[in-house]
Amino acid sequence: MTILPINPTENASPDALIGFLRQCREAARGDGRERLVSISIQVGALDPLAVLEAIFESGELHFYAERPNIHTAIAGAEAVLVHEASGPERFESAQRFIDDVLARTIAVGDVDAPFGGPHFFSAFTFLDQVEQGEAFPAARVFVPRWQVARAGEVTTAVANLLVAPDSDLATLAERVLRAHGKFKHIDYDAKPAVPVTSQPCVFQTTEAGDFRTTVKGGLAAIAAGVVKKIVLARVQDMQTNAPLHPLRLLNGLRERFPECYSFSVANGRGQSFIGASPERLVRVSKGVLETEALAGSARRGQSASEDAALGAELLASEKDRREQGHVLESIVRRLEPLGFAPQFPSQPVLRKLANVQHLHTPVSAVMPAGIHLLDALARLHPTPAVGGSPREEAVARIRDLEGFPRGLYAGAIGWLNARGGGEFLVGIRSALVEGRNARVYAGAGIVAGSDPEREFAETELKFRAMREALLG
Ligand SMILES: C=C(O[C@H]1C=CC=C(C(=O)O)[C@@H]1O)C(=O)O
Repeated sequence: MTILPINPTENASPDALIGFLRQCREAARGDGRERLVSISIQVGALDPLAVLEAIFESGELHFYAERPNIHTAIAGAEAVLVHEASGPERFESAQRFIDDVLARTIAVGDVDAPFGGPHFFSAFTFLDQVEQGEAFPAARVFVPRWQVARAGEVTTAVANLLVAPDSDLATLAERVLRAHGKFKHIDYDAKPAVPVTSQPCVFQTTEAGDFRTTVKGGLAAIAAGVVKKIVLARVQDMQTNAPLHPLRLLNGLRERFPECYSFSVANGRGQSFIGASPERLVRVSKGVLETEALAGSARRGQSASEDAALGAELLASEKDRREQGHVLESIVRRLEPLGFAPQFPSQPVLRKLANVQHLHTPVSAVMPAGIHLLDALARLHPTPAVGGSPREEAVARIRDLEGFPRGLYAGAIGWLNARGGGEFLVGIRSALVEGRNARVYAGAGIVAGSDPEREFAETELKFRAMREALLG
């Protein structure tokens, strides 16, 4: 990436902008390849979700991820560049795309500010192949036309555009100035693309099959010695009496689950995959990778003492410790061959959410030279928190046992920046929303000794988050 020392705020006149764009066009003419021009500026405090909602277009790709409790949120929409891939090489393919784009990127402005510079918004489905008619491809990475992010008190807006050898500079400049104006005066009263009259209510829920039978199928594979652990999920199709607005649902989720990642990934065809996930897949910042082993669940208590008793029971549960141990062991085993030396505490701790509590072990490691975040992701995904152990045997059985395609449920959803940093969450506690329909997902890890009835109850607890968001 080429960083030019131009201050876009001081050079915001149409003439200065055209002069800068001419420089970019000369570079494009030099080798005949278009340039990605990325302009970053710090702006006054904005709520990225409010911005995305105000500008929401159901016909455009968008990406949103937020950690409310650490005041971090990033929104981007309208693709200027998109890459799609499938198969076992999909992560490598995504990395090649990113390297190629960065090699022909010209960035100006507050590139070093939090969330400055171009970002690559990415979503990888659970499996590396998808079925006909699924909402999302096995891998999609896009660079948005605009991006707004908040990190604490700092809000950064980024405009991205393509400059080709034959681009018309006046048209491009006008587009940049229009985008700039848009972020200076957000019209929060803009009509939502989906009219929402009142709070929609769910009037029909359907579910195929019986989850207890699915769990018994998993237990049979365990008894046969094929797998030690398998994570099995169920879906409920909910229909409401009025159109759902994915970002309004998300607003409810972020309020109720401030310690989770609230996220929305839209496919530009009116379908959005949204959720509030407690699980980080990987984060890379300043040369350090962070991941976690999250598995084993119990409900929250009605009182402090009941809650503490349930937590203590979970910490002491041999079955849940084994379930979570598979995840930790797999993370370490998969990272070590890349040269990572993972560090983690010897005992898990409790991670308490509004509806459930989990066993949790944070893992961190220094990034080895020459290793990218996506190399680590390719090794880690899917962890036994959502797949199973051994991975290949478990993953090969999930589709048949569950009876539906997972799509982005339990997939890897996140962003990467030009500095090699980025963050991915696991797409659980989630739903695929379209019009008046929401397909809601919830799963549970099955090991020897799992009880189908208890696993059913656990998925009911996990469903509750999305159900409550739908009901308001
Ligand atoms: C697969 C899911 O959760 C995983 C993450 C945490 C705890 C889990 C469990 O206790 O089974 C699951 O492994 C889900 O919520 O759909």
